[in-house]
Amino acid sequence: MIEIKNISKAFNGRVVLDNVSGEFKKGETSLVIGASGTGKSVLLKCMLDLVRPESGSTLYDGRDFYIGDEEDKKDIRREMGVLFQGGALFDSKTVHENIQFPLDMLTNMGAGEKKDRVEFCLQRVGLEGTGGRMPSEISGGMKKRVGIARAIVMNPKYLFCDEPNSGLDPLTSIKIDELIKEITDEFNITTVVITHDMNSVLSIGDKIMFLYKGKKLWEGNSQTILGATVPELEEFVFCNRALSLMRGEK
Ligand SMILES: Nc1ncnc2c1ncn2[C@@H]1O[C@H](COP(=O)(O)OP(=O)(O)OP(=O)(O)O)[C@@H](O)[C@H]1O
Repeated sequence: MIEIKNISKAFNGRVVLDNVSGEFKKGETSLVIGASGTGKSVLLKCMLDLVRPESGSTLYDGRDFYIGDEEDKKDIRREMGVLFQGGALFDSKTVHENIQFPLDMLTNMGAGEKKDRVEFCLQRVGLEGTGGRMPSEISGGMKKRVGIARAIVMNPKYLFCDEPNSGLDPLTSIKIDELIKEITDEFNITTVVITHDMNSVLSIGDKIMFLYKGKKLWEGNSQTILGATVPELEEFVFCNRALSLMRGEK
């Protein structure tokens, strides 16, 4: 489980996260949603300690990520997988090398063991046989799958996905959502997804946290969100649903 407690962050005196708390449970796909500029990415960066909040804490199964020695923090980092927005693949490396990269950096595994692990992950994301290709030779959806394979190659306890559907068509988005959910269930991972994709919100949110101007205004799940009576959330849902319909999505 990941717990965030009273996280506040300001840039140049402007508050972008205001006392945000919540829990993300093991085996669940939790979503952080909200309009552009509302603090979702900053919250994710605080959880990864890429940005340090002015106050508050992030606990990984009870372990405070901001205090404690470097070795403890490294242990927690090794248990994290991150799917970055846009995939963030190395263009000069093959698909196989991209997925293997964390194993090269963070483990003492032998070549054969690494190869097996990469093959397993490739197969798990439905990309068997593509390890020799370059990122420029695969589609956007395949790049996301490679990003997911790389995020799970270390067998993480915690998986973070920043806008996993950005740049994808609706059908591919649904498939990527399904893959993230399946992997979360199968490997019992604590998964946090940053999104404003309404299809994701309505289909994969075991738990949903709605941020508005840096504050958490609502929390619930895919079943309860349409009945929520928070005006800011209703507006967010309405606008994003309307956008989906205009784009011809279901
Ligand atoms: N390093 C920074 N310095 C100053 N301001 C920042 C910095 N990082 C983020 N911000 C500001 O914090 C606010 C929240 O940004 P954030 O990227 O978290 O929004 P978001 O909800 O993820 O939006 P989007 O959906 O567009 O990615 C924005 O106003 C942004 O300009």
